[in-house]
Amino acid sequence: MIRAQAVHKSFGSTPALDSVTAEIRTGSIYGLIGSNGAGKSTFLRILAGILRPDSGSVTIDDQPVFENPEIKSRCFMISDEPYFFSGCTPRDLKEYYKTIYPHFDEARFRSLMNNFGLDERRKIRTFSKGMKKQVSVICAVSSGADYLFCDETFDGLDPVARQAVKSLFAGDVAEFCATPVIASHNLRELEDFCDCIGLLHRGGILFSRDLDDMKLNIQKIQLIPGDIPAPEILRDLDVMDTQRSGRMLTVTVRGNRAETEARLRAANPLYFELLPLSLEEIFIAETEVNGYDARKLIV
Ligand SMILES: Nc1ncnc2c1ncn2[C@@H]1O[C@H](COP(=O)(O)OP(=O)(O)OP(=O)(O)O)[C@@H](O)[C@H]1O
Repeated sequence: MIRAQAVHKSFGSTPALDSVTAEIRTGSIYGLIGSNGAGKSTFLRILAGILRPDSGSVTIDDQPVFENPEIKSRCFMISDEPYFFSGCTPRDLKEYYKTIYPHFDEARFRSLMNNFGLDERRKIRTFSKGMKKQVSVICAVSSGADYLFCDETFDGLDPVARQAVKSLFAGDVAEFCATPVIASHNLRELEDFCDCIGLLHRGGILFSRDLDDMKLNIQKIQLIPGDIPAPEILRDLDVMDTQRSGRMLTVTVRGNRAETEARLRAANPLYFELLPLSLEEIFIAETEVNGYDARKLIV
């Protein structure tokens, strides 16, 4: 379990994180969403023990992360702009990581390099941006680290490589109980494979939820009232948003599907239907309740 408690971080007079508290379950895929400058990279670097927070604490499995080599050998950070030693090849990189990660899996490294069509002996500076990202991901999943901190890892990958990397992460979660934490400004990128999503806005976590809970506990209803007027039908529902088009109301409510449906049925409207919500619509509804416009916070 990763626990961040009231984490603050500023760079000189620039605030980056303001009292961020979050819990990330071991064995889950956690998506960290936020617009440019929201503090995602700073938060990941603090979680990985690369940066020290000004105040607050970060623990992994109840141990502090910063300057703790044992915990850090269980963490791997894939930076948004990976740095490679000058003139080094993937093979050199592998030798370097073997000195840091005691469980580095050389056979896996070799087989993944082969699967991705990358030459171990070629200088990394001659690789494209996407190929460099692939090398970083291969090192991360071969390192044997339990916690993978991934900063905009899908940026620059083509759709096939993107899917291959997602499968690698999902496989490691299932097989080794690994915990990838993936920062992205693109919600749609994370929607199909994260278990939990945290929304970071201006240095603070706005909310952090299990995706299944989010999807199960918000309903979108289309409704044409009958004899009972709409305000009366909706009175006992936890309404988050209402839009009207002619007689048709589109209403977003918090609550589980069965109870919502039972209440609507009891009111005997002319027509009603419960519609699936996209994660984007859920985010918009959730953040509006908090007084924000998610359309400006997410892509
Ligand atoms: N080394 C640094 N020196 C000064 N300010 C910094 C530094 N690193 C980050 N910041 C500032 O901290 C804030 C958060 O930056 P951060 O890189 O964590 O955001 P981000 O959410 O990762 O953004 P992006 O999506 O654009 O990568 C920004 O205001 C940024 O200017």
